[in-house]
Amino acid sequence: MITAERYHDISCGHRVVGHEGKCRFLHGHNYRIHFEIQAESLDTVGRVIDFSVIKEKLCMWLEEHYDHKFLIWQEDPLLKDLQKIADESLVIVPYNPTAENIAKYLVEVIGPQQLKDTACRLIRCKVEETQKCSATYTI
Ligand SMILES: Nc1nc2c(c(=O)[nH]1)N=C([C@H](O)[C@H](O)COP(=O)(O)OP(=O)(O)OP(=O)(O)O)CN2
Repeated sequence: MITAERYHDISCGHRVVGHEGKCRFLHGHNYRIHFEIQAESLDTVGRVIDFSVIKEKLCMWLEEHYDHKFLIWQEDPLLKDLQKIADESLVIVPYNPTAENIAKYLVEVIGPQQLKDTACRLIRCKVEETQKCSATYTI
């Protein structure tokens, strides 16, 4: 199998609902998000997908939707209060924003949506919260 990869860096706030320690508090990370794309065959030039298309379809999606925003779970009990003071900063997400859930959502929802006009699919996403800690979701 041949794949093409690209990563993108974004800054986001979040908190992890139910976390036993400090991660239940509002805080943020400089996330590094790695995308891995697969195709059934290479194109006539010899590519899985042009790297610039990964940027356009996936990296720019992160820029437009998540970068410099606060990811908050739609079931977070703090949601209503935060909406009163910082509504513009919030991105309401359908998952508790752990690195694992971000990776899963990008692969299961955003990949198919953003790559629908290509012959490729997003098969793996690795979300690094820090250089030391990451989670990976693979189809
Ligand atoms: N499996 C996961 N564990 C944790 C996640 C996660 O997404 N998946 N997230 C967090 C928090 O977001 C937290 O900010 C990071 O936690 P932690 O590594 O404990 O904090 P530091 O990076 O500051 O680590 P130091 O050891 O203090 O340097 C927690 N766990």
